[in-house]
Amino acid sequence: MTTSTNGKFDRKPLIAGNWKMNMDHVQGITLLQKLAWTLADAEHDFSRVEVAVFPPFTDLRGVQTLTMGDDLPVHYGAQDLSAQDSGAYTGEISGQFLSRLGCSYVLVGHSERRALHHESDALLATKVAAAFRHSITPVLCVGEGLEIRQAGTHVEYTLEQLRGSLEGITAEQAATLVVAYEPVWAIGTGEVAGPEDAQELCAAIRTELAQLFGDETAAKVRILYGGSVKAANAASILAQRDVDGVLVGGASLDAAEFANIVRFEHHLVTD
Ligand SMILES: O=C(CO)COP(=O)(O)O
Repeated sequence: MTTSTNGKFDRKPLIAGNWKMNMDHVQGITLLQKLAWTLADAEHDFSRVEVAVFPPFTDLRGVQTLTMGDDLPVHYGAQDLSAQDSGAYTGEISGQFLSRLGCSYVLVGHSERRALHHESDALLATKVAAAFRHSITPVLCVGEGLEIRQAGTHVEYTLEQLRGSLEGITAEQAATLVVAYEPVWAIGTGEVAGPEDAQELCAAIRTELAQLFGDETAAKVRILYGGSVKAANAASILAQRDVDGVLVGGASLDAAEFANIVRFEHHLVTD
């Protein structure tokens, strides 16, 4: 069996773990330590496949201390940020604070934020801008729910989210962006989009980015797939040409399982 990338990647794969509202700051440190040990034991080459975790806000200081103290080659980010930089916004977290905590990334517009906190594309565009203001790479999440998928309008729906959430950003900024395609019906359900579904949407996203920002820029953007990714299905999804990584929820809470996803190349089937 031949994979569509032949094990070759145009962009550095990014394997990202979204811990959601799991792991307090003590548990978070233990998980990250275990992950780092497991990957070190396996002699994982971080320059080939990048690893990032997205712990809750309250874990970030501990994660920073651990990664700096032990010189861990793992990147980390927050699960959300405020569109504002400072001021009377009780409960909000500024990109400036995240930057000071060493966050390389921030999730923007995760479907759970869109659904539970009614985050609109217009609001998300201001959050994307806030991330760039503080030199943090936004991981913009897009994806359709089950009804849209069943109606067959998932491509148009997802691209509309993409356009709306990227309103106002420059091509230079876009070149550093990460986009995560996460179909809502596949999140936490055990349903996983087939590799061809993931490829269809990731390719459509890249084509749209090319229209918005030019081919050269679009070729640089990393596009991840998310939704019930596990070690058993990661390799076939990552073998798709336009899939440059995965955003993992549940399976990222288990260090051994997540490490196996990071080491997906060892499960790639090549001829
Ligand atoms: O929402 C997700 C990652 O952001 C996916 O979650 P699961 O991997 O648990 O389906």
